[in-house]
Amino acid sequence: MALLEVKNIDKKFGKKIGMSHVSFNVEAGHIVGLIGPNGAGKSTTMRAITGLMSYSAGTITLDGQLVNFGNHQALDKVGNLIEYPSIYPNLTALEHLKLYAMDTKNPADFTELMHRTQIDGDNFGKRKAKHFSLGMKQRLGIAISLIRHPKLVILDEPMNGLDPQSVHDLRQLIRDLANEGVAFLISSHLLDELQKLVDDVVIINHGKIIETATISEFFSHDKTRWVFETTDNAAIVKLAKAHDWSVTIDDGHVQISGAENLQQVITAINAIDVQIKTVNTVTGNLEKSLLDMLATDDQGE
Ligand SMILES: Nc1ncnc2c1ncn2[C@@H]1O[C@H](COP(=O)(O)OP(=O)(O)OP(=O)(O)O)[C@@H](O)[C@H]1O
Repeated sequence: MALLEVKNIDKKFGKKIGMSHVSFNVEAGHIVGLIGPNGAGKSTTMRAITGLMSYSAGTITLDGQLVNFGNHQALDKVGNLIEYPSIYPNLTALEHLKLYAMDTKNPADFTELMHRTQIDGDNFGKRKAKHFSLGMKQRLGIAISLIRHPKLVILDEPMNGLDPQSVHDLRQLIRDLANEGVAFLISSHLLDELQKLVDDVVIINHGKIIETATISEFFSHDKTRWVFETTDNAAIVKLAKAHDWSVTIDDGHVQISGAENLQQVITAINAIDVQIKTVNTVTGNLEKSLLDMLATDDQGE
């Protein structure tokens, strides 16, 4: 049994579909990226999992316990940072932790938590939250999400507002916690960052899951592509089709995949007497793979 099991969830906002038959699992200790374009249903999915929103069909279980709008018992095991946590302008970082720990019998050690999330420096101390930068608030939010020793942490855009060093530190913290067995469900528009972090991906589009895979499975679909600039792109497209290779033209560049290797493509191009101006090999890029996948899904709509 997976730590989190989301099965066939439906959610409508009036006639609008928020989630349609959404199913996926999160295993203990795994870092899962929930990825999709604006309005795809990421926040809706995260809200349903944290019991913040009702759903009309399906089941969500965490550690075997049912989670829904009226049943929050399982949520003792979930920490979350969905959009912005409630941060009180006149409280310090430590006062926030004390406040959020009030209804927990066994909260995390404040000193250790503040150290791990780097909210124990001079910038924090006696300073009130109204003087915090966005990045400082984000780090405090993450500390708050960890206060109950969660088994699952749900982070919606956790890298927002963080500088590169802080993004690096956050990545390290998430990895360390995952190694200790904590699972993460993370959405982010920073796909390069997500690619460096996640074990698994769940891709959502128009409220439907279009792919669930480990990151290496995901990239096994992502065939190596060769991007050419040539003197006659139309001729290259014809050539690629004749060889049954995949071909697209984007911004004056022809992109080919499905051939055995680059040499095979170059030999074929030379044979039709078209000049190659530039060639680049592209592989293993989450953003590009995602865009291709969404384009295919949207065509099928
Ligand atoms: N409370 C609501 N009332 C009506 N429609 C809603 C509500 N919440 C979300 N929606 C709609 O449900 C769909 C999914 O929205 P959601 O916020 O989950 O997307 P998202 O993937 O998180 O997008 P973003 O990346 O922009 O945050 C959108 O079409 C959105 O307009």
